[in-house]
Amino acid sequence: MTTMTSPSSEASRATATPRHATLLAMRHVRHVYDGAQVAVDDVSLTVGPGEVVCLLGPSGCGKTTLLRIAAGLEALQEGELSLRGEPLSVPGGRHVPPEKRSVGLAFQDSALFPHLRVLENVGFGLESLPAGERRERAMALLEQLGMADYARTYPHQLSGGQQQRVALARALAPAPALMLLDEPFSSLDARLREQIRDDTLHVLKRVGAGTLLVTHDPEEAMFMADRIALMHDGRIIQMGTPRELYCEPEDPFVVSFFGAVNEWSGEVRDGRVATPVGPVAAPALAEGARARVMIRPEALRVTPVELPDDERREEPARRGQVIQARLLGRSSLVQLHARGADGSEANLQAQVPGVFLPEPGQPVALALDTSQTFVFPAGAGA
Ligand SMILES: Nc1ncnc2c1ncn2[C@@H]1O[C@H](COP(=O)(O)OP(=O)(O)OP(=O)(O)O)[C@@H](O)[C@H]1O
Repeated sequence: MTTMTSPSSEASRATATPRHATLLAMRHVRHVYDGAQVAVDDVSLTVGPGEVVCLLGPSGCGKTTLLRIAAGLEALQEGELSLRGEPLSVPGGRHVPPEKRSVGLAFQDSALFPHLRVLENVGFGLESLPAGERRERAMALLEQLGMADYARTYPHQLSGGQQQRVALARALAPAPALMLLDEPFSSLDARLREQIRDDTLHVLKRVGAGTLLVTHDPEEAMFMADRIALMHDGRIIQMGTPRELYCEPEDPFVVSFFGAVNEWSGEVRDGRVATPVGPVAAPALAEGARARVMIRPEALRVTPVELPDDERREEPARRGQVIQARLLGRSSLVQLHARGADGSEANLQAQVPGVFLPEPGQPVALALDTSQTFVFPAGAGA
């Protein structure tokens, strides 16, 4: 579905945005369906002018509900919601309807008007502009999204990906202050998705629209977002830049949401936790505390060694043996059996850039990139 609001000129937006460092603000928003199903629970977030914020999380965590509240498609039950400092909705009170919010919406199932050609679809929300200007603006957006050649085509003659581009152009046409995008690329195949999200990001940044984008795909969020809000069970578990979430996760859920990890639990001894690939520092945990260690597959450095040399030179704590290796494309996934100095044994996975396919049984030396190794108190997390 795509909804448009009355056009606001680029000039008026340019003068309006500097007065408010925050474009969209949601504070302590809570939403309950049917009086029982808590979909959003005490969520606060902001989107700045020109900023792309991704709502990321597993199915059912409340992303779409939050987006629909921002759009005005769902009433605000509890909390605060404002655009450029002006309340959009007051629980049980004033509610600015979607078409008056200066927001552009593009949802996964965005339907174009079947009886209108592509150019007319994109120009639909610009009826207040003179025909020439409307046409010019719609064409400019179609060009930016690589769809200018289809201006006179009807929607049913377009592929799904082409229709999504047109839907995005239509949502962007009135130059909304805020774009709300719900899984806009999810029905596309992998290569087309990459292309369209790249084009979309360029257009969003060029027009300077603040954007709240829903996705369940961590890679998409990393690519698109200036900041990511990672959600679980209606709550934001962590909000920050892609680098902060990936490199400074505050919760085990954040680590595991970005991909499979090797995990161990153990006790803190002398400020460290023993693992089959060597001790890991646990400075934030008390001596004797139970700890959960999470090691990303790319944190393991794997070097084939000759067994006799290895036995003489390598620390036994850093030894392993290849079970099998698989080429994933840009990287290789190596399944290993590791044996710790304390006699502990474990199977683990290493992800190595490029083609790295050691034979099963190959002895290897293992080193650990501690920047991709995380320690949490046992039992912590969402
Ligand atoms: N109209 C509704 N009536 C009742 N419950 C609903 C309704 N819409 C959503 N829910 C429930 O609210 C919770 C959050 O749903 P929501 O669609 O916001 O999650 P989501 O993160 O967007 O999920 P997905 O990625 O699958 O779209 C879910 O448990 C869902 O079943």
